Amino acid sequence: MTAVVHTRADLAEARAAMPGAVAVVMTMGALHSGHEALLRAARQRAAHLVVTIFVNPLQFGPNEDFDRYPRTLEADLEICRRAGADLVFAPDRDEMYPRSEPTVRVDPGPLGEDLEGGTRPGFFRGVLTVVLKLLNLVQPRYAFFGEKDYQQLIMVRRMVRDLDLPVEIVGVPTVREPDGLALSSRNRYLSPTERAAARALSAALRAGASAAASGADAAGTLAAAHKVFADAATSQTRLDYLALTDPDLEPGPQAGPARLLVAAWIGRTRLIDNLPVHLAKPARRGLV
Ligand SMILES: Nc1ncnc2c1ncn2[C@@H]1O[C@H](COP(=O)(O)OP(=O)(O)OP(=O)(O)O)[C@@H](O)[C@H]1O
Ligand SMILES: CC(C)(CO)[C@@H](O)C(=O)[O-]
Ligand code: BAL
Repeated sequence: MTAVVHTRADLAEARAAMPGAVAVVMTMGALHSGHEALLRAARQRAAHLVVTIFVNPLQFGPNEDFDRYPRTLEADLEICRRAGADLVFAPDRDEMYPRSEPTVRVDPGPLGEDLEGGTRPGFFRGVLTVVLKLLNLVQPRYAFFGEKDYQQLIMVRRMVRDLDLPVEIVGVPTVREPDGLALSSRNRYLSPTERAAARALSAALRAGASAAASGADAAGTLAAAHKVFADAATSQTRLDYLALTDPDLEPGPQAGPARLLVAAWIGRTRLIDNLPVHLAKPARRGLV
């Protein structure tokens, strides 16, 4: 049975009744099969599964989509039940931020200002602050995050490492539509023509990955991705960034698979995606 609570007091009471290891999946709701994959992976790892649903105002900029972000609690609860969640914590804004907004927030460091943080100032400060609060409230042994939001996964791992938090962060591969589009709650903003145009993101990533697999260096890999993105572009498409980094998003060259990351606007909707790429020679971010 899936219990649903909205207050931290009820969460604490339900959490205290969980004797075994707890896994948490944090979400902003509008759940889809990508979230469900996280729920199922978490369900397998731990005795108890807690899901949080909260559209966190702290991570939205003033001109972003906080007000229109989809809120579909009843359908979300059905997915949580189907995936075997023990508990859903769905607080409102005042429950999470009873003293208005917190004045003390987590500083994400320099990477918090790059890539996603470059376009969305304050985004990672807001994400890490709410993630830390939710970790403290739920006290899980494991927390599951999707690779779709790759930089977020890396930033959360760094916070856990740098602040010595007693939790293991588990990454889950991206779930995609048959044509390659990464599932995302924001996909539901797309009109049919925008939905078709959105294929450009994953197509560009695949082109980059296959160029690398055929021996292209970092510059050739990026060029292949840019070309496919440009070929697929419509008047509704605008590239924000295509970047090649090492797996930990460090700027210097490093061995091992690199990550190709993309962000683009499709009409008013901003989407992101990424893939690992196997370069014969190590990646160097400066080549973007
Ligand atoms: N397609 C996906 N595959 C795997 N994990 C995903 C996918 N989409 C989202 N997630 C993960 O689910 C968790 C909650 O994400 P969130 O609620 O923001 O959904 P979202 O689809 O990423 O929403 P948005 O469209 O706002 O970016 C995050 O860890 C995120 O990485
Ligand atoms: C981690 C998170 C739930 C924090 O609000 C959010 O950024 C998300 O859904 O990925
Ligand atoms: N999916 C990560 C949260 C956000 O984009 O606001």
